[in-house]
Amino acid sequence: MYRVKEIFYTLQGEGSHVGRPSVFCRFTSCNLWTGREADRHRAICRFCDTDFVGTDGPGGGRFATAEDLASAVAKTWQGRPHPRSKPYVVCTGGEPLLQLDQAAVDAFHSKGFEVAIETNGTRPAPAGVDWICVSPKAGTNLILTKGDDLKLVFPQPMAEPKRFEHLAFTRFLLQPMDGPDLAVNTRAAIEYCLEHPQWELSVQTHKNLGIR
Ligand SMILES: C[S@@+](CC[C@H](N)C(=O)[O-])C[C@H]1O[C@@H](n2cnc3c(N)ncnc32)[C@H](O)[C@@H]1O
Ligand SMILES: Nc1nc2[nH]cc(C(=O)O)c2c(=O)[nH]1
Ligand code: SF4
Ligand SMILES: [Mg+2]
Repeated sequence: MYRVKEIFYTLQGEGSHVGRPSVFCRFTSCNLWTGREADRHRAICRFCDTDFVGTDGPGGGRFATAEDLASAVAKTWQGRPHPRSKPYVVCTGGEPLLQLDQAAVDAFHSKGFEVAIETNGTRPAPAGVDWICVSPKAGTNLILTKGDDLKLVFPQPMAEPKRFEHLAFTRFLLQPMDGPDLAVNTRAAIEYCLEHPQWELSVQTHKNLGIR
């Protein structure tokens, strides 16, 4: 059984695939926060910008099998077939690696999808995921230490960029922490990238574009 908050079609807003048409499959639940506002102050991850509680969002629900889940994702894709671009699903949450398993990855592949994940990196990934974006959180034990994008929300005291820059990722991105201090955080992230060019800026473009 897979529990999913919402499934929707939009453009990838962040990271190296920014602008890419994508189905987002947002799994319910996270191991670093209950998702309840009342618990935010005592959560391990306190800056989350996402509602991942329940299965009541657009396209959300409980899917009994991997085939059912992949069918719902395939039905949500709206792109026309083209020989040079595959349909693309971004598994996120909540924490997708609490639920995404080999059967789900295989089912997405069998529907012709490339499979990406956005993860906090505290759980192992099933084999065959095509694109791994890890976003480490202060105070957690990072076990996914290789992948494609290492996308660090910045600033996080106790999770400074230096701690991650030796890991086996293709790109190292700083994403300004959204919230009341977004403007200051953006300025600080720009300054950091300018001084440490291993790091590049990731802007959450969907928030400015007014898309999901
Ligand atoms: C909601 S999380 C879900 C996936 C996974 N749990 C994770 O943390 O990577 C999706 C992305 O949004 C980022 N994010 C969450 N809250 C944010 C905030 N306030 N400002 C900037 N990025 C944020 C996360 O770091 C992650 O890269
Ligand atoms: N457009 C858009 N791009 C995204 N990239 C990562 C997201 C996420 O919440 O994981 C996200 C999201 O919620 N919307
Ligand atoms: S780990 Fe990801 S989903 Fe969980 S609370 Fe943090 S940002 Fe939100
Ligand atoms: Mg988001």
